[in-house]
Amino acid sequence: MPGAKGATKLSNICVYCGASPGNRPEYALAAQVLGREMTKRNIGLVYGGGSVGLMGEISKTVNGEGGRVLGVIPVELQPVEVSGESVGQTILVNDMHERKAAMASAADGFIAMPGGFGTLEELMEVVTWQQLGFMQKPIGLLNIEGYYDGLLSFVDEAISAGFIRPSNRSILLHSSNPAELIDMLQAYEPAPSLISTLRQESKVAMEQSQQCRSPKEMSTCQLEFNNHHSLS
Ligand SMILES: CC(C)=CCNc1ncnc2c1ncn2[C@@H]1O[C@H](COP(=O)(O)O)[C@@H](O)[C@H]1O
Repeated sequence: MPGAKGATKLSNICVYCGASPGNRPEYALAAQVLGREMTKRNIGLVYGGGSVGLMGEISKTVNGEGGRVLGVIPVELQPVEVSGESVGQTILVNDMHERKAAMASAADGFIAMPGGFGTLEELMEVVTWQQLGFMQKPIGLLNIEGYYDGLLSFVDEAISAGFIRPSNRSILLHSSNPAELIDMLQAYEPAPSLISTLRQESKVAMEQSQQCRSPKEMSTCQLEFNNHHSLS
């Protein structure tokens, strides 16, 4: 939806991408085009730190164009032999959980470029948060050379099979064109969260539910469960 009126202000985009370059030159080229487009629009980059693979391509491009770069890297991955030199600002964290939380909170939107398990894991985490309503930030796939066609077909299959709600398909925006994808992120209007939808559907007030909500209630529930378990 190029030129669409922006509903979301994007100061920083978190880009998830491969720690490998992939075996087609189009992937690295797309990382450079995306990095230039973000900088042109004064959108900073949040990424996983280091300079390996596509992560290196995009961070060096944004840095070279004079844009803002924030890398978030766990101490264990920081050594240059593991992840290469970082450019821009780097935050060191203790583990992958802290890293993902810091990346997500520093960004106003997310783009997944081609990548492997690491990229998929990071992507699916924010998709899940969005679906449940813990987060309302746009998420897009930069579908270079049809890299994500298989994932998009899988989502359709999961919808047909009744595991993903049709209204949640729109959580995953997608385009092969970086400028168009950023436009889509800016125009994004969040779908109703699953939590609020479920509450409406069931018409059961949360106050009346038997679920544990606070850590204190949680430990009481845990105790009850353990007692019950040891008695039976
Ligand atoms: C131990 C090892 C192979 C290190 C390579 N160097 C790395 N340096 C920094 N982040 C990384 C590295 N490897 C994977 N990641 C993380 O996993 C994601 C990419 O994994 P993948 O290539 O899609 O699956 C990145 O977004 C990053 O968060």
